[in-house]
Amino acid sequence: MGNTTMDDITWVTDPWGHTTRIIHVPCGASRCNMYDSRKSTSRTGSSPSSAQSDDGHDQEIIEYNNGLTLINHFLPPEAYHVLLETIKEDFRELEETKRREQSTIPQNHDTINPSITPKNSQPKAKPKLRRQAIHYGPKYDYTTNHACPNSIPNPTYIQNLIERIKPHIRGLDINQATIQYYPPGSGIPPHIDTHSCFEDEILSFSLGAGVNMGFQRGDWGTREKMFAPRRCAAISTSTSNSDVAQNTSGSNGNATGQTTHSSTPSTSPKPSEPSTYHEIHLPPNSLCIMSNEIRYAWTHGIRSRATDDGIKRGDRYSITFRKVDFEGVCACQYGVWCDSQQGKSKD
Ligand SMILES: O=C(O)CCC(=O)C(=O)O
Ligand SMILES: [Fe+2]
Repeated sequence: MGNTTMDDITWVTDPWGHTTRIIHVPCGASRCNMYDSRKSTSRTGSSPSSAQSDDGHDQEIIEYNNGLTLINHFLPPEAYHVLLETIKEDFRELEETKRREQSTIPQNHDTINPSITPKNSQPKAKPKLRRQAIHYGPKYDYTTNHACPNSIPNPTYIQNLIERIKPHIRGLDINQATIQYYPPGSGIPPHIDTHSCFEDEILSFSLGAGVNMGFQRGDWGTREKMFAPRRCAAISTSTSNSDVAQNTSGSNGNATGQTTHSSTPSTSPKPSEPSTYHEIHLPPNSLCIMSNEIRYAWTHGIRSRATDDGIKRGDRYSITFRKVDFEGVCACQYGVWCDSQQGKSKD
């Protein structure tokens, strides 16, 4: 069992120190695990070769001391563009289904007859665009804080991507994929994906526009928010495989199938302690793998804002991959944020 008091936690020194290497992925080799490590650099990083040839493509792998790995140029460009179009099509279909469902709901006469709109009424503020999610594989149930079955399995194109990911994970048997659409300006509140029901690494593949993801070491405030009674129950009722996710910065809610949230940033550090908040840019066609300290003891989230480093945000899509374990019990070294070790995993 791990540490259940903050003072007992041993944090890695220099969490954002990293090594960078380039590996060459031969054409068609991703699925048969034939990787050829071509170059290795240390700490300072290096630019990946942009040369593309019939022989395959280069990935840039950045490994941070805290357990975060970022793989840039993950897919060959052609495969990446096909995947992006497939996902856009999934969301177009989702919109179409919603539109059809809406059109069968009887309209309130008042809302469609402008002649009876009260005089002097203010024009309604444009609704904020919200993050949307499509779920494949087991879902997270916010009433039990645990995973529940979902009859919609991973489609083939997701399964193919999982095959390409396998060489980068330590045998994690991914059985859940959550595809999310982030309209420009939207985000996801900081959270630690619940320990007990998701095994080991949590992965996120980015498509469309890049975005900055913020990371912050967990603290006591994070823990309090994580284990506040039934904070997510109100958004747990959907049984379909799609949801509009909660998107209020600092809210505890999230419909992507996980999690435990805190406000942004999670809590103020004591006056003598500098904030550990740190942002990493996730470019399109990058795979972000969270393991060890960053997975179990740091929050991750995306702030709702229009720009990152002065660059306007665009439409972003992500696919979160996880291994759901219905009977999971976590024995990590970060007991402060661990639902199993805090006796919070099941009611
Ligand atoms: O969109 C992302 O890259 C991350 C999403 C996430 O953190 C989650 O689904 O738990
Ligand atoms: Fe997450």
